[in-house]
Amino acid sequence: MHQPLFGGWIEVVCGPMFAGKTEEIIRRIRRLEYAKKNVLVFKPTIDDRYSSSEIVSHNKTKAKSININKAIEILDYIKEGVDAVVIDEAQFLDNDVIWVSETLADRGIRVIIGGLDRDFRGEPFGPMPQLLAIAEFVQKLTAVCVVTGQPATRTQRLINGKPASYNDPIVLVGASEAYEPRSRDSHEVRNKPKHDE
Ligand SMILES: Nc1ncnc2c1ncn2[C@@H]1O[C@H](COP(=O)(O)OP(=O)(O)O)[C@@H](O)[C@H]1O
Ligand SMILES: Cc1cn([C@H]2C[C@H](O)[C@@H](COP(=O)(O)O)O2)c(=O)[nH]c1=O
Ligand SMILES: [Zn+2]
Repeated sequence: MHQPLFGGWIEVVCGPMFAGKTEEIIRRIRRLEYAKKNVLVFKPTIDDRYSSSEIVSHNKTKAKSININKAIEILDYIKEGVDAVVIDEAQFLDNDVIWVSETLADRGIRVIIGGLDRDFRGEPFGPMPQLLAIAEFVQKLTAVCVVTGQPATRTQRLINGKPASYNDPIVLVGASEAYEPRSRDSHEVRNKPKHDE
């Protein structure tokens, strides 16, 4: 595999839905392209929301991507001369994405990861906590809360207009028909267990 002169690293862009994670990742991809770098973009197959062959932001900026079902599949695409690997919607991937990212960065590749830090319950989502821990660089973005107008750090899931229940399935691919960005004080989860005092 590619042995570059300079070290690689891991960057994570996280935050709630509508915070601009995908836009920010596409901005980084474009800059790498201007620099004539060889970039590979991946997303989990489950994310077929706007396109099955592109990462697409809520305001429809897009970049070509490769679908993967498991993180380890990324390694099949790594050939001599790959400069950067981008993974969007990393919250949906298995925990292998952690060592795969480390392996790529150790081999001199810039790894750019986008994903939700929290699920609709407000709890850490999939491999994101570990990815945040191992990353050299982290950008936590916020959206605008549709209730308070304050920075939104959480994602509200609404089912038939009502807050989803804590026990609902964690994975539900969707956009504004089921989700909206909310600040801490306006985020609601039905049946959420209370912590002991
Ligand atoms: N309440 C909101 N706050 C911020 N952006 C919003 C909001 N509702 C819709 N948007 C749109 O979402 C875009 C960000 O989309 P995207 O990059 O796909 O976000 P993410 O990947 O974090 O879900 C914004 O540029 C804006 O056009
Ligand atoms: C909060 C939450 C979200 N999802 C899904 C919904 C979307 O398909 C993606 C997030 O996409 P974005 O680029 O961040 O807008 O994740 C989910 O399955 N479960 C959740 O709890
Ligand atoms: Zn996104």
